[in-house]
Amino acid sequence: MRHIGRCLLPVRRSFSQYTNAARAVKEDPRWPGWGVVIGIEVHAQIKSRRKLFSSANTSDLTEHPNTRFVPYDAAFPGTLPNLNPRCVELGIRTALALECQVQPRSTFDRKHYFYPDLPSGYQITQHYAPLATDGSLQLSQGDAKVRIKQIQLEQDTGKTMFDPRRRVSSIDLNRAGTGLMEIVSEPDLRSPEEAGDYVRTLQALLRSVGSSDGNMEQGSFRCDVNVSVNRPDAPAGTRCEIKNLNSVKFMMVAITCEVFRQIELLEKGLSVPQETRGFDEAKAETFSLRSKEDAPDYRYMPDPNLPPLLLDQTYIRDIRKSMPELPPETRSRLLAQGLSERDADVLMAIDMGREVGYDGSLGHGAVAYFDTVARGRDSKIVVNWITHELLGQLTSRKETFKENKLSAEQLGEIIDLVQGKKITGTSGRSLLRHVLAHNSSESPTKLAEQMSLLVSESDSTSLRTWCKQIIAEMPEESQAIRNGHLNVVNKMVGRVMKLSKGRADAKAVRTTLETLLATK
Ligand SMILES: Nc1ncnc2c1ncn2[C@@H]1O[C@H](COP(=O)(O)OP(=O)(O)OP(=O)(O)O)[C@@H](O)[C@H]1O
Ligand SMILES: [Mg+2]
Ligand SMILES: [Mg+2]
Repeated sequence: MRHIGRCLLPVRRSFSQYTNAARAVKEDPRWPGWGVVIGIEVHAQIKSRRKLFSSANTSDLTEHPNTRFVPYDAAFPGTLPNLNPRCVELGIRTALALECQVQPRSTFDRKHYFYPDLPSGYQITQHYAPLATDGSLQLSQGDAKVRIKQIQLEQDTGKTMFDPRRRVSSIDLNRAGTGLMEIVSEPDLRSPEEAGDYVRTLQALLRSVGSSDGNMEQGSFRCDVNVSVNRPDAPAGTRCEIKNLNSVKFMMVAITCEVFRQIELLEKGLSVPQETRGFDEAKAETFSLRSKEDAPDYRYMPDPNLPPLLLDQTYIRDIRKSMPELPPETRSRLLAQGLSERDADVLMAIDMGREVGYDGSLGHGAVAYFDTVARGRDSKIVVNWITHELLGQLTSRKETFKENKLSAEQLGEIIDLVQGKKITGTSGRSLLRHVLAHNSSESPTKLAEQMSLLVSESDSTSLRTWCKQIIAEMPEESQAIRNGHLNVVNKMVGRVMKLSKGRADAKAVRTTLETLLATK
């Protein structure tokens, strides 16, 4: 990567190129006779240790205000921007994951506006020549593909907080200058549900390549939603942009409310003015923030302190080589390994919450855990142990997968013991519970020995003895079974299992009981 010289003349793609929607408008029973067109601008915070142009560390919401900034972030005169290559790399990883063309040359521009949390009076963005263009994202549900218009790098602003009691506004510069990726979709979405799917799929993708936390509630992933309505076959309507949505659910509600509002105006013979709107969650309605006429003139200009960003092909190729498996690839691989769609989705949903280190190394997500245990073992058996036994136990302990104390090696050993008939399934589950409860790093084989769970030769003789004892203790149930009421068998199996302290194998108990009762 080189970063040289002064900016050359800016080039911008024409707006009309993306107002012509590629996908046909769908008929929807909620608004018969109308079609909905949606395009989303996402601002995703880049998960880098340092800010985009300064040496200050990025911060999360736990830090005290104004503890994460250097003079540049406060726009002290004489300070200069210094592009953080890690932000560029993470931007490129995102662009490659979204099948974009990474531009060999992109530029940085100043977008001017006055707001107290923007000390320099301008935000540096890539208005004229963005980092990447012309990508696409396949939605998770259905087969729609959404075109990505562009990805640009830009700075985040600081935060303004108003204390109504003291009537004082205060500024926190911790966030000022943090790297953002603005990911702009073409207007290809056709319903609130598709918009929700787009955002969730994008979040999962960014997390999987380690470029952003994608957390909407905490503000590291912010969506501006552009909505318009039109009659089928008519050109796209005028869009309104809804800002500051902090959850996927509210975003979908906001779109639905906005669609009804626009239809109502048009059905009254009025027009929809182009506006920026907010969303009131309590009232479930959008409200005007500013009209197009009031839109600020940003007076865009190339930043004279930042030369164009020139990327050579070998650099991009090296990043491409280091890309991890992306969610759609992971899903297909899991299905090919024989997992059901449900199991694959369960593993991947937990995986979305995985920790990604600042160095890009992946934490131990559920898929990586499954992969380790499944090496050399039957995938379906392994996934059953994870989704039923392990997740079930974690849920009842009110723990998340992140807090799981059973190592992949330990689970593998438990499965081998059960599959090799060295212990029963019930004993395997007891071992799993034991490790979780005691945070034990002991090998399950040793634990099985200590807990006398290993099935011995004498256990098969004991099995008949245990069954005989229970038959003697439960004469009514035994008679019912002899009379063909097999639904009573479970109750007796339970009693035998209790008597054996879990060492007996439930299936074997059932067969033995049935044999003993049938032969009497
Ligand atoms: N008719 C339409 N209906 C719905 N969405 C549209 C329509 N036309 C364009 N859009 C969407 O509006 C968004 C425009 O975003 P873009 O960043 O290019 O411009 P902007 O919103 O004017 O600028 P800013 O970044 O300052 O908000 C895109 O996501 C695009 O898909
Ligand atoms: Mg935009
Ligand atoms: Mg916008």
